[in-house]
Amino acid sequence: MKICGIKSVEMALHAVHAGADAIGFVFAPSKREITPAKAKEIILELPEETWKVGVFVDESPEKIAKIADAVGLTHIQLHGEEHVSLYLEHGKPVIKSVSVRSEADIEKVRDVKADYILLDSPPSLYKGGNGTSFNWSLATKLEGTKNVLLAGGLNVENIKQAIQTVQPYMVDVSSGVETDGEKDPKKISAFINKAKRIREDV
Ligand SMILES: O=C(O)c1ccccc1NCC(=O)[C@H](O)[C@H](O)COP(=O)(O)O
Repeated sequence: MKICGIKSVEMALHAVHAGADAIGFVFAPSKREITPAKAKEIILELPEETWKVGVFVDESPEKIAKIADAVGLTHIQLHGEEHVSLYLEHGKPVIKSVSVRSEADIEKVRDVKADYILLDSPPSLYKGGNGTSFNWSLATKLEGTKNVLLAGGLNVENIKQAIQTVQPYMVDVSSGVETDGEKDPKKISAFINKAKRIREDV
């Protein structure tokens, strides 16, 4: 489970204690944007094994490498129109988002040379984190692909159907664990508990 758009130590620790495997920090225009200094403060408190994912939109490889090293990111998430090959040299695993509108978008996934693929809904107000779902049945074509993360409008109500349909390596949520635009600890716990139970059954 990846909980994205975390902005405080308290919420990051809450998510990790609830069972999150990954915490996402948004370094892009968004209501969830965080400064490198604040992200570093949070990352210093997180367990070694937790993925510390930096989310970037069309940022230069040099700037990403600088921020990643300065704050202690373990994974780089590219959420714009970037060419992944330019970002692989830094040595940190790369997660590339793919906006899913049609079967053609799913066909493209096998050609993306990233360590992980994050299937997400098309951009709206922000490049990601808009709380809208896509047609998960399009992603069933990827069955057996081991490195797929599923995002986009997930919440405690729909997570069962999402996991059963796509069977992703990991799920990623932001809006669905918020109340009035802020992360909600009760929703984080409920989401993680439910997703874990479903995964055990799949
Ligand atoms: O979350 C943001 O505000 C954001 C802004 C710009 C680029 C990416 C962003 N988020 C990326 C994520 O990994 C989100 O968790 C993912 O898009 C799902 O978000 P949601 O639909 O709100 O659950």
